[in-house]
Amino acid sequence: MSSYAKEKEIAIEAVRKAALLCEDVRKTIPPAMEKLDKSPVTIADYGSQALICHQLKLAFPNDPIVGEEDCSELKKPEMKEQLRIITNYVRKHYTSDDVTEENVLKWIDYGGGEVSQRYWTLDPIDGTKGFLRQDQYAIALALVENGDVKLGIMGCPALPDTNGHQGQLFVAVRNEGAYSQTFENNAKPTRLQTVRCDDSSNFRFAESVESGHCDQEMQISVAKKLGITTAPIRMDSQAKYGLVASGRAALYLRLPNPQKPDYRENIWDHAAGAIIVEEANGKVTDMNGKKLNFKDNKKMNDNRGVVVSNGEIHEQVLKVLKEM
Ligand SMILES: Nc1ncnc2c1ncn2[C@@H]1O[C@H](COP(=O)(O)O)[C@@H](OP(=O)(O)O)[C@H]1O
Ligand SMILES: [Mg+2]
Ligand SMILES: [Mg+2]
Ligand SMILES: [Mg+2]
Repeated sequence: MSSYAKEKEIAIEAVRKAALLCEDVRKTIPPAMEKLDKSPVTIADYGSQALICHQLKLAFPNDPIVGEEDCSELKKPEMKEQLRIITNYVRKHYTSDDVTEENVLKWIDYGGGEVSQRYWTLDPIDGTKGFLRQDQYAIALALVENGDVKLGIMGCPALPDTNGHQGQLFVAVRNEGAYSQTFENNAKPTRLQTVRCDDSSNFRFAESVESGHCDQEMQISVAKKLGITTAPIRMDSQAKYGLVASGRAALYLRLPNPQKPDYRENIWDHAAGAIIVEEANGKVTDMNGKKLNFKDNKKMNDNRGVVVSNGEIHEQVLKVLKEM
């Protein structure tokens, strides 16, 4: 019996429902709205956050949820129509009889919790830019206790598995391994294991599609020094952690963009992915070898960049980075 059996069951169900909503919205190629920081958000980001937060609050009323989105923009009168559309999508994918515009706003704002001794962190759509391009995105949910991620769920509805079946749901519980399954009810989970260095066809590296989110030039030179000469797998969202966990890449590099020296990574962009890779025998640190900090703040203020590997090559990657 898993130590987080109830948490896992509720979280999987919540992410599964949110994935259906996101895929439904994606069919229509939704318009993007702009947040105050100019980054995009869609009706699916809001719908996914509302659905997941409400289900978590029903089951764990005392757990704070640290989510990416909030309702400040949505509450503006000019957003009335968007709110109506979001509410309709939530109603369609959620058999709760109190789906009203007012409640949807309230549920989204359940995600306004603070980092605490025990909390959930949620990225309702990670890779919104990928989602808008009809590329990869992830619904990422993690439970953190005392700064340690205990449970990670990552839904990647557009990601094909190694058998070519579209849609992968990744699940990891601390000390109990990482698994992937399809989105079907009662789907059979497959245990994940990172790639071995002698598996040359999968000894590749992954990075963001968005050049503004990282330092692609530097990443390619680091990979070269490690003997990886094939082109990077460019993919949006935490799905890249899924690639490393399932042995389809040996390395995911996210080095800071030199044009944005003040940018700090968000906990919801990494918590779920990190436990999934670690439980598949991989390793995750920042570019200086520091543990990712999930215990103090929404922003990982004392971390710079992220290095995700199969485990075996991790020290070597850090050494190359130090030398450069
Ligand atoms: N300058 C920057 N450096 C690193 N990450 C950034 C960034 N600007 C935005 N991001 C983050 O990059 C995430 C997407 O990751 P990726 O580049 O791997 O697809 C975004 O998540 P959201 O899409 O949830 O907003 C956002 O939080
Ligand atoms: Mg965003
Ligand atoms: Mg994100
Ligand atoms: Mg997001």
